[in-house]
Amino acid sequence: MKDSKDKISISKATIDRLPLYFRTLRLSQEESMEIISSEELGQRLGVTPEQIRKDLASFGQFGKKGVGYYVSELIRNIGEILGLDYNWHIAVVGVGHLGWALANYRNFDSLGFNLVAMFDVDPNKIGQCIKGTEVFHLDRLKEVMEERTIHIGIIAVPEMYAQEVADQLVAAGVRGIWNFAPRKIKVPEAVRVINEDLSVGLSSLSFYLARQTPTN
Ligand SMILES: NC(=O)c1ccc[n+]([C@@H]2O[C@H](COP(=O)([O-])OP(=O)(O)OC[C@H]3O[C@@H](n4cnc5c(N)ncnc54)[C@H](O)[C@@H]3O)[C@@H](O)[C@H]2O)c1
Repeated sequence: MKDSKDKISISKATIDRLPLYFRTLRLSQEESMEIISSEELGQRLGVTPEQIRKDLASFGQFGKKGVGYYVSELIRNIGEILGLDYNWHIAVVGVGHLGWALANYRNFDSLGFNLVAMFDVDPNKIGQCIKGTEVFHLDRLKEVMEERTIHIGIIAVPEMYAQEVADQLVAAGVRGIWNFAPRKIKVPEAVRVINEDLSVGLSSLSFYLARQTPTN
């Protein structure tokens, strides 16, 4: 396998498809599949086999011609490419409707994401626990983040506080931010931000539905 962690020339579209391959392979493994062809993987994902072969070839030589991919080996390889072999420490800031749901989401653990702290400003929430992880007051963010070596911060606070929370996360040494607030945040170049805007997905769906002949 090429040293994919240092590669920056791979297209975003390829990188965005890798988690889909990873998830589908894990489901295939649950179905006791040991080998999968690019045709079968493609069918399950709605991606052409050529695209899958091309995407994977960006990272190295996987699978055997005429046989297919060994499912567990490919899961391990893609997991390494995605950095999922690392034990990431994550923190949620804003334990409201969304923050609470994210903190309760069990699949993060199985991907190697460890929720190690949560932060809020609401006195009623401080000291509460989700799956054994405590909610701290925002004032303690830097101290707790440094003590627990938190790599990723999830922003789930109201929009108007998103930037100040981002600044605090950056000052505490966070390496990546998953921002759910519908506001672009500014961070130094070294910090990666993924903005998650659920309304974008819904609006795209609306675009397609609006062009279909109504059925009722
Ligand atoms: N609820 C959803 O389905 C959803 C979906 C997509 C995006 N979002 C976005 O996620 C964010 C949170 O949404 P929500 O519905 O969970 O809101 P919410 O009001 O239920 O929760 C917000 C939480 O943030 C806390 N908070 C406020 N200021 C804070 C600060 N400075 N530091 C730390 N905590 C602070 C509040 O005490 C509260 O617990 C919003 O920006 C919203 O637009 C929500």
